[in-house]
Amino acid sequence: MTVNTSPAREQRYVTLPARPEPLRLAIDETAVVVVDMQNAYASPNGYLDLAGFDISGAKAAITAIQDVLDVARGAGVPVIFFQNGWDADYVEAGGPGSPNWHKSNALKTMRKRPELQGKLLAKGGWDYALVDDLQPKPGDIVVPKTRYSGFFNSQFDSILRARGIRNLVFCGIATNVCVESTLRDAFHLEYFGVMLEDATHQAGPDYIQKASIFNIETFFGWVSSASDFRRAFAQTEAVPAKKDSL
Ligand SMILES: NC(=O)N/C=C\C(=O)O
Repeated sequence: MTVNTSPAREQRYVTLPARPEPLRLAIDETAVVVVDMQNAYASPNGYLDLAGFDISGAKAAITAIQDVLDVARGAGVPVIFFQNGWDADYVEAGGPGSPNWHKSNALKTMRKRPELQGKLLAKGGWDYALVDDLQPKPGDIVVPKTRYSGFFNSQFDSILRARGIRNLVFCGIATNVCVESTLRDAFHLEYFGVMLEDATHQAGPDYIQKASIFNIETFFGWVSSASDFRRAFAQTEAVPAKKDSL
């Protein structure tokens, strides 16, 4: 038996312009992570909108992410979607013994407006669904999650380790909550995290987007853009894996 620890092919690299410095990435050790591009976060009448957050930047983020995913799929870079939410009875959300019950603005909004009970972030509902413009394609991976960080109580880390992924390119909503939480956990688990700033949108005022960008480029990872991702990855060709040789 050959243990497949690394693909039997020459490593392909790109240099991604980024702050605070460009990143040289092994393409076969890189994945694109699309955080929570659900109606809840990106559509009018979804949870964030109903809870009073400004989602006007979501459309531009969707367009940028579409472009990133086209390039990623063309280059053979795995695409991983997170989908945030809970079972229809909200058992996974935790009860009053969980900080999530107290801090989740979705749960708080439903407590304030009982007519919304059962609608926000409930599996199987419209709010939980990924937006129509960013539907997974064959080969993409969808990872459900129940807390802000995609690493927590999910299959994410196992999926990455089984594929030898070391570099994570983040886009999605919200920059300052689930994107930043997951990128921070990635740092602590020895993954290299880079966020494409124009393919994200924040939950809160503009300054919070800037604060996240500062945090990421100063402490936890790197910041780049969708157009730089396109320029860096568009020239690469997907190479079929060769048969292992002994
Ligand atoms: N996807 C996110 O960043 N979510 C932010 C807030 C929430 O889920 O309540």
